[in-house]
Amino acid sequence: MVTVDEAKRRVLTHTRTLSAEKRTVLNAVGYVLSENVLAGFSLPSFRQSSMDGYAVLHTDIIHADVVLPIAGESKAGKAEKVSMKPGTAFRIFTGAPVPDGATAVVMQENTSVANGNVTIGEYPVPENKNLRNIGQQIREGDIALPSGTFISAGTAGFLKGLNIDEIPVFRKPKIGILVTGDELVKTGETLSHGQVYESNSSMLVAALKQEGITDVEIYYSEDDLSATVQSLLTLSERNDVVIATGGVSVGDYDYVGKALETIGAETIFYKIRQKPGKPLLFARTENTNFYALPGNPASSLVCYYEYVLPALRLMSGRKECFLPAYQLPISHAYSFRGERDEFLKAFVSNGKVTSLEGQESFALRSFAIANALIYLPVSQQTVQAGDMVEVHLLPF
Ligand SMILES: Nc1nc2c(c(=O)[nH]1)N[C@H]1C(S)=C(S)[C@@H](COP(=O)(O)OP(=O)(O)OC[C@H]3O[C@@H](n4cnc5c(N)ncnc54)[C@H](O)[C@@H]3O)O[C@H]1N2
Ligand code: MOO
Repeated sequence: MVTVDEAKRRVLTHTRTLSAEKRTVLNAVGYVLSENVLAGFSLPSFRQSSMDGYAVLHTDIIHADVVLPIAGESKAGKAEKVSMKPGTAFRIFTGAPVPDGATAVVMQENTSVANGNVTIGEYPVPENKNLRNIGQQIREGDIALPSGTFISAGTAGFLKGLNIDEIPVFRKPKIGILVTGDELVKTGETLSHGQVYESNSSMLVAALKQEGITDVEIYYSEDDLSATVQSLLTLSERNDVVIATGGVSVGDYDYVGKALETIGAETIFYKIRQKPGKPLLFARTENTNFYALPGNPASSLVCYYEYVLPALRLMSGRKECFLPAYQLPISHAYSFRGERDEFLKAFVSNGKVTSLEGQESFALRSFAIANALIYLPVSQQTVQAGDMVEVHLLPF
């Protein structure tokens, strides 16, 4: 049995980033850059106005209410280059090229127009006011985004603005899920006494989907050693990670641990001093990492979020791999006994966290509405309302 911290340390130590692949920017959202990306040109590539108004030479504005003749217009998207003489002004719009000779833009609201002249109601007008200069955002040849950048909507927009549509990213892991348990029945079939609907695989597929991992295949195995061995072997040949659910405890029909031993996987840890999710088993062969999750649904999902998700993120090149953790006040008193740290299904709202009804490891009802987990180490077995507790936010 290892501590929560030790289990997390071992996950970090035994997880490697996967190889890189090329993806179009839109298909790379949620991935991580595997190389620096350089700017092929400066942004902006020409001097632009950042306001609708009038382009002026700032040194012409020597007092309030200077009157200048309007010598022309520059609108966004016009191809020809325009220039402006001192002592004149140019009508200009947001994003339009600033005429050569102009050094500032006065916003429309600070001007008035009559008889082809504009009165500038602003004094002084500093040089470069309301101008975007060439390369102000980034210069040609500079690193636009460093290796390791997570591709978000903002990243996608920035890259597209640089005319970049294909980028190198770390690939995401291919996942094989192994479901074990003779009592499990697929949704839609009729339940006999003693049977339950199989839900862990859908829960895992949903969690993987939220992470942008869709290359997932599911095998079902009877509670039988050779069937479990065969499924694990096939899944490990075809995938980077195998996630098993169920059959990892000490019962006579719990074959996952024995099967992993049979295929020669090295156990990195088995059992964590936590509740729920104690019997998590992490093992590896040369090319595959195996996470055998406890069958109890809530235990399975807690283990997925706390240990498997971070590993999958690391494999995909992400550095911030654990759920975001914050210290928040708890809205009520809570205490527990025993030797295991606890993860409580919880809800964060208005800067406070509340643990939900139904913390048993077979019960998913609380998880179904949770947006966070409270982590209480054994050193914090009694908390009062208002005490600060560690909260891990679930992905949304
Ligand atoms: N003598 C001991 N018994 C148990 C221990 C222990 O230390 N000593 N640990 C308990 C803890 S803690 C957990 S957690 C469970 C883990 O058991 P398994 O991983 O072997 O899981 P199963 O026995 O296969 O199933 C447990 C429970 O979950 C239901 N289940 C399983 N798979 C699914 C699925 N895919 N979809 C829906 N529900 C599923 C299953 O029907 C059982 O009710 O062991 C304790 N026992
Ligand atoms: O660890 Mo088990 O998940 O406590 O029921």
